[in-house]
Amino acid sequence: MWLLAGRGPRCGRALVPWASGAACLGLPWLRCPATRGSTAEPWAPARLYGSGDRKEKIDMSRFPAEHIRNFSVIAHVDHGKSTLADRLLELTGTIDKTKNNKQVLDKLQVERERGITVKAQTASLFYNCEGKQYLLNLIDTPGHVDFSYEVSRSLSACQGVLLVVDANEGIQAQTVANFFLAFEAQLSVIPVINKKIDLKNADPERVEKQIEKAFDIPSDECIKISAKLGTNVESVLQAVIERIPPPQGHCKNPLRALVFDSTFDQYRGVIANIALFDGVVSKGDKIVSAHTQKIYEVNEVGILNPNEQPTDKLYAGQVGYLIAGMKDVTEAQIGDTLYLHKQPVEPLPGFKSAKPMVFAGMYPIDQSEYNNLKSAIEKLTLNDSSVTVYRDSSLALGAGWRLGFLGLLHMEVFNQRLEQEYNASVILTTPTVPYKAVLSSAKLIKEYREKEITIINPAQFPEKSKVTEYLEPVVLGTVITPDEYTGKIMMLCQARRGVQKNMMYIDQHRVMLKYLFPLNEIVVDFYDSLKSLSSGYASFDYEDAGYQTAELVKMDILLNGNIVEELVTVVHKDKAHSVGKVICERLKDSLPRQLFEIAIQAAIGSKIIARETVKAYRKNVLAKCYGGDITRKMKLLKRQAEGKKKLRKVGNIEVPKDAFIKVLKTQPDK
Ligand SMILES: Nc1nc2c(ncn2[C@@H]2O[C@H](COP(=O)(O)OP(=O)(O)OP(=O)(O)O)[C@@H](O)[C@H]2O)c(=O)[nH]1
Repeated sequence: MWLLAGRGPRCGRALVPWASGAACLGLPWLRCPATRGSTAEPWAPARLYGSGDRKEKIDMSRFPAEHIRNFSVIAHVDHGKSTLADRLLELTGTIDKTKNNKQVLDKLQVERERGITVKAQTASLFYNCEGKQYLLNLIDTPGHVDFSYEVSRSLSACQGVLLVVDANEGIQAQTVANFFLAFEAQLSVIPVINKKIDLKNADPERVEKQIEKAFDIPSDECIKISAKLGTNVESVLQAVIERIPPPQGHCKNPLRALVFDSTFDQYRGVIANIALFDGVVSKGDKIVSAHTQKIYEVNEVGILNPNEQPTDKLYAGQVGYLIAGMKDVTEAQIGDTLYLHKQPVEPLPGFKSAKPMVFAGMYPIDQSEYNNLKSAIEKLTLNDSSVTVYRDSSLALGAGWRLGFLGLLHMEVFNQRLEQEYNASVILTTPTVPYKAVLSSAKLIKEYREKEITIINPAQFPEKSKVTEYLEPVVLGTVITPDEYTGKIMMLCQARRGVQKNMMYIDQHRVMLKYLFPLNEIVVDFYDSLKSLSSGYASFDYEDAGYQTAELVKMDILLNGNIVEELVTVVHKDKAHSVGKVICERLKDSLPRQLFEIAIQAAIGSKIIARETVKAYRKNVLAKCYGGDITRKMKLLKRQAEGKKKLRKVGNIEVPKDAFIKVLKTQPDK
């Protein structure tokens, strides 16, 4: 059914954790037992690093394409990709083996705090097998559907993947989605069944059968490991060498380097992650960006080991980084092709741009922060190219942007990264999916210069009298669940206006359901509902499936008669009442009581459809502060003032800024 590289020579089954010479220098390679005691020349560190000095650059010419393997680790969320990457880094001596190596490649603060990978990370590993020195470029990828753009981009720099499947949970929705990404890219797939040994409920044989049934991969191709304990992880390295083909491409051809990721460093400018499809690139070369046609001089090239390690050159088939004095974030396009000046080449196909699933308005808390926030958003979108940005403005919130994300988690992570990495605090409005309207009003058609418009800002939702029809985006959702939850899940899908398209057993006890859903119904909290209904056992993934006609209405939320612009939302007509009621209830719980009574109302046009009231209350922060300790009083007042920064005024009502997101997180499943 798919391409698997022919099997090459076998490496020894067990590896020596460290070749002694390498160990004492902390060198990133080791040799396999096949070379032990053999007549093959031992791999002295000096051969890798020139004179043997750790500080000297690695001579990358020692790795011709046939000694390179480029692969990604892909899996469903939490199936152990990053843990397997840790073990591979340890086994190849790239990092020292310590108890503290936990998800080493998850470098971002947000990844550490949330315990999930959100950003693909590359690491070059050196591995010695049967007397041959290999360069293995590993890319650890995220598992959550909101970050699948990272996976598809990473695959463009690879010839194979390790498809990790949890031996306890078996194939899940993102396992299927990620497998097909790799399959469509014609990559070799090595199935790795993880958590085999140490988990009581693990059933690797069942998972092997699932893999065979769902992906047509024979069971004997599966490698069973425990990434946590390191059991059998060596065979993964052997399989990488044996089953993944080396990259194509020739050093003699003119340079063709694909920019598959990039970051911004305030001192060095853009750091581009590149995969060399052809040619050689060296420090000092004059290169051209196919996208901008600008010419740059290469200041630095190197590999990620896993931190940046400069080299003199990079050669065809290798993956590394390049710094070339690109100071402006708009100069570095992900998917761009870099080539040598005076040696133009046909640019590589690049990447399909990401299709945003939800849009939200983003505004600085204080308009004086506009330029800082602009620069922060530009730099962060360089590192996260799946975010789309349009300028926007609002009467209540001032100048800002409308940002498109791949899902709500993606939006939250982006917001968190802005705060953590750029110290930027923002107001985010209610996320909305991109609706469409077919206009009937000649005036509007003239204004928009087209008949069918896409609405990414609910405030601009045209009235019913001015449109022929509204359209909502739909997705094809895949749910995988143990069969005992099927009934409950089908009811949930129905409540979310889902239309069943398919149902099949992937083994005796697990069912795969396919539903066509309005995107709006699943984007906010469907996954949470699914998890709680199935005690955490069901998984969900979705893909774009176009648009369908829908009866939509715009719903306003008012506080004491003032419309809260952040909360204007578009809902299906049949759901307006129940959604409005939930938003009012949630807002009531989120709003701090104030000196006066607050009326919270949901309205469609002039018709109020739900209402809640927050009673008046006076919070005296000094109430418990008896006596005359002025410093204590000052501290309390300062803390109160700090807290106010997190509030946004609507009329004279103070609303905590996170309330705008929180209120949306529950939809009625009735
Ligand atoms: N018992 C056991 N736990 C494991 C094993 N491998 C990974 N884990 C645990 O599973 C959890 C998830 O592991 P990660 O490596 O972060 O999973 P991931 O696939 O990278 O997660 P995302 O990147 O967020 O999708 C962590 O708590 C790991 O300690 C294993 O072999 N056995």
